[in-house]
Amino acid sequence: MKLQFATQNEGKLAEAKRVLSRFGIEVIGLPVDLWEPSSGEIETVTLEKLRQIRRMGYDRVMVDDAGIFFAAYDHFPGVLTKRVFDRIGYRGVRKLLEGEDRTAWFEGCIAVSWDGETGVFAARTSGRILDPIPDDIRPEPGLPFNPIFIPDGETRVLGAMTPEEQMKYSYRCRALEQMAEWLLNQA
Ligand SMILES: O=c1[nH]c(=O)c2ncn([C@@H]3O[C@H](COP(=O)(O)OP(=O)(O)OP(=O)(O)O)[C@@H](O)[C@H]3O)c2[nH]1
Repeated sequence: MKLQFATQNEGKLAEAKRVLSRFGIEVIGLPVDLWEPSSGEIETVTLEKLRQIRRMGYDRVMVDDAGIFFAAYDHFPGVLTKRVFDRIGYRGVRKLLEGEDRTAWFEGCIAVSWDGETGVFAARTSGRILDPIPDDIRPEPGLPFNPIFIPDGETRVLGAMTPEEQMKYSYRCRALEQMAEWLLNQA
């Protein structure tokens, strides 16, 4: 089974390929630029991306929207995660969280269009931001928070784990597994 993934994020694509290959699903990257609302919930943004990719004529395609949320800042950066991190980087995150509650969580949502049917799968991973944030971080492409995010129940950051270990904590992995089960029932 082949499934397209409309994303420009290399890290998301690599994770999807890794998880879905276990279900016999081959993922093909579709690097289109989709407009994203700058407010609202992650699920709303995901469904907007799905609406756009369908309007472009695609089917058998998935989209993903995700973000990190800092407890100290309520719903921030959330849907603005990429835009905020591109501007402030680790230096800005360090300042933002100085002396603040380090509790944080990822929220992610995947939506898929398969022969016109829609599937929506959401998941979340709770944890905290490393304290202090070191100066010499080498982020994975597209996933800059993995090197500074410690999932609940762990002492290591996600970035220090093997891909197999990361899967245990990855909200995206859980959402992808749910989607795979759904897809295998559709086919
Ligand atoms: O360390 C991380 N581990 C993750 O598991 C993760 N998931 C999301 N993010 C961050 O949140 C933004 C979401 O942005 P986003 O959903 O709008 O995607 P994107 O613009 O990067 O790609 P696209 O799929 O829209 O093309 C991304 O850029 C990343 O900064 C993550 N960081």
